[in-house]
Amino acid sequence: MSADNRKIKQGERVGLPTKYGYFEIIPFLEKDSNEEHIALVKGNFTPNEAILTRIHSACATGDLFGSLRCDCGEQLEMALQRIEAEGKGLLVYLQQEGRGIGLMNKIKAYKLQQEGYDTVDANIHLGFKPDERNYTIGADILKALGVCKVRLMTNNPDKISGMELAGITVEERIPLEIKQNKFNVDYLTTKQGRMNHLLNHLKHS
Ligand SMILES: Nc1nc2c(ncn2[C@@H]2O[C@H](COP(=O)(O)OP(=O)(O)OP(=O)(O)O)[C@@H](O)[C@H]2O)c(=O)[nH]1
Ligand SMILES: [Zn+2]
Repeated sequence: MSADNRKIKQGERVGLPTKYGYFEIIPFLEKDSNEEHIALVKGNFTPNEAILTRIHSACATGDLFGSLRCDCGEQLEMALQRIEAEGKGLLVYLQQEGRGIGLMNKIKAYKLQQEGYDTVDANIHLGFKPDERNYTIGADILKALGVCKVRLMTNNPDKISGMELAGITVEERIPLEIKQNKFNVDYLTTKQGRMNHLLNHLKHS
């Protein structure tokens, strides 16, 4: 099935040299929301191959500005470096800022965190679930690229089950743990303790 028959419209595919290596970029338009998601592809995929994949949720603070409050920016870099090292893989950049609550609300949540709420309770206080994401669009993008089986770079068990629920086989989980720092240790501790993230190297302060 072509991508245009689903909830997404696939854009052109062009080469994108980056500081991490050579990729191809393909934009995808989510028709209902008008959100533009991005796929970065390296190499040629053969049918039924388990592709090294990162499904990355947008984080303007971490990805663009190098914020140390979260692990997003470094995870993004690490994922691209790993794909480059293996010579083949896929990164899908989903516009799911703030775990799906948007930047305005994420920054409100940050303000609440300064008042003592953790990342889960801040979301709940604002009237949201701890995590508002779903992975249907991510899975649709994979299917449009002919990928139905992945080796997924993530520490989040909900992301694995979300992708499987959406019809993608997760053959292997590849940890994507960054070094903790004094600004993100509470955030990572909450992800581990309240969201079941698999953070095996985390040392509690
Ligand atoms: N609502 C909210 N979102 C946040 C906060 N900090 C980071 N985010 C968002 O969280 C998303 C990333 O989710 P994480 O839970 O850090 O990690 P993950 O993608 O589920 O798991 P990994 O695959 O292991 O990276 C991005 O969209 C960030 O913008 C926060 O304090 N509150
Ligand atoms: Zn982040």
